[in-house]
Amino acid sequence: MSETSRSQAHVHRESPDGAPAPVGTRTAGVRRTAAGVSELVQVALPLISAWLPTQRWYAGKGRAITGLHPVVGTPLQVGDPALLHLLLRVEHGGGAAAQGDIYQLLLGIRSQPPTGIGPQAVLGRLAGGTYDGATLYDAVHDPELTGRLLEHLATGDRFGSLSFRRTPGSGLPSNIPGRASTAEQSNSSVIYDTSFILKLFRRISPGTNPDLELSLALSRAGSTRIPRVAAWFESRLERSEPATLGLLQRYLPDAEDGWELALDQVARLKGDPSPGNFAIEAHRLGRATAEVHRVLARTMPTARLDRERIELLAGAMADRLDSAVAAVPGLLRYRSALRAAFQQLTADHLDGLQVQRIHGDLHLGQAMRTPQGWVLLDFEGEPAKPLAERRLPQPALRDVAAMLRSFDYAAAHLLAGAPGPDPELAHLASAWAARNRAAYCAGYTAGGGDDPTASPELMRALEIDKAVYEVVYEARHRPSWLPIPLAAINRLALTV
Ligand SMILES: Nc1ncnc2c1ncn2[C@@H]1O[C@H](COP(=O)(O)OP(=O)(O)O)[C@@H](O)[C@H]1O
Ligand SMILES: O=P(O)(O)O[C@H]1O[C@H](CO)[C@@H](O[C@H]2O[C@H](CO)[C@@H](O)[C@H](O)[C@H]2O)[C@H](O)[C@H]1O
Repeated sequence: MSETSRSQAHVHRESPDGAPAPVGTRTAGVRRTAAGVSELVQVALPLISAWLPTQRWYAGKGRAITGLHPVVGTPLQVGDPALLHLLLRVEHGGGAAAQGDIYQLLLGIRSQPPTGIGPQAVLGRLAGGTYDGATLYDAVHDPELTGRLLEHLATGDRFGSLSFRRTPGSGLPSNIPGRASTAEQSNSSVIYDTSFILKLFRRISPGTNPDLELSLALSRAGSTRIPRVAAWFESRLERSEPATLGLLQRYLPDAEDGWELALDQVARLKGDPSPGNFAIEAHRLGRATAEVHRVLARTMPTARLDRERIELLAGAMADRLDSAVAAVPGLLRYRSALRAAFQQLTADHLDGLQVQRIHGDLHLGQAMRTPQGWVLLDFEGEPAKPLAERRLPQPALRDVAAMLRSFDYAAAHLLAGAPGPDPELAHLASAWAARNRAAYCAGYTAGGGDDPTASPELMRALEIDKAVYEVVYEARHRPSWLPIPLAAINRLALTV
């Protein structure tokens, strides 16, 4: 726990937007000694190692844990309840081949478990140390303790290497208890009232998370296509650059999830001759995507790809396909057709193709319809890719291709739920997908984006690349959904 000793008693104030402020000191109730934190962590580790693999966001499922190493432990509150912020390296494998992931844990400790907390959130009873007999639990589910976190964000506190930073004019209240979000997600979120939502990133990499980086760039440019960034917090990990740990944004209380809206429409296709016109929404969503791309191209680095870099782009797609074939052998029979589609990129006079920062994992579930129009969420990129790769500029049409896949998913999801083959339903579903895909592309072009229909080879390669990612994602997380991207691969392999 190398950093722990510096995390006590000294609370540094940050001025708005993270500009350095004169360092002050106050105790803020954080008085536990470094030895106290070490002792607490040691007592907690057996409970943590049993609980971690049961969490949805834990990436090491199925691999034995060979080591648990605290990286930074910061007591944010002592007493009853106590709050411990912990960054923990989890190792798999032994010797030189050991691999590790760092996770963020927010641990609550109370003599009695908080009322209403579910069993999934309880790690167990501590045996030994200062808190002997107290309950250790996931503090994301404790409104009082998550309220404390909002206070730190509002005041811009600093504890050792843990810095809370707020954006100017964010008007952050304190004294609001937080409630854990129940949304299906890769991280954990806490909602404050109807005003703010704090995402706590669970798997932590050194460096700025693209979700913060891009949301901040869009917020600063005044874009209304994302929920405005109000604050964030970060920490140094060992000797590397600060890692983003949490992102506080405006909450959209009246928003409807694009995926739910699409499923609702698709479900009413049969038997309802006029089940609403989602294509109008798809068109608007295309415009919103183009708007976001335009701001990102204006405010963040862009580049043009020469022939050599187009070959690298195609080569990376082929490499991802090969790894996917190794993981899901059912892909093998499509390999040569799909490789030929990637190869086509180098023959397609794409030299000079512009690349820029993009969303990176766009789908209907990341789009929220609000009374003011579509808003995009979660600019983290594909969670399976290393952070450095997710931050690379890409063709903007990669996001468009990803969203096209999502229309296909919504239609295929309906068919997957049907009791048996239903040719009429299959026809209706595929017409729904085609109509909405076309409307989305038209909206994207009308919004100032490059016309996707003018680059069919590029779009085909990008769609294949996404579907290959989805095959691996579904095989790993939702095997019963695997037929959805596999059907798309089958179709895309046949299209020339
Ligand atoms: N600003 C917001 N306003 C309302 N709901 C939100 C907001 N941000 C996220 N959500 C809800 O939380 C869900 C998960 O958010 P997301 O950023 O995708 O998390 P993760 O990266 O953990 O998957 C979203 O699908 C949405 O339902
Ligand atoms: O939302 P996340 O950032 O966690 O993204 C991952 O999970 C998505 C599913 O929740 C997954 O998206 C795939 O399934 C969607 C339907 O559930 C579909 O609309 C998308 O088109 C499809 O890619 C996403 O790929 C994954 O990274």
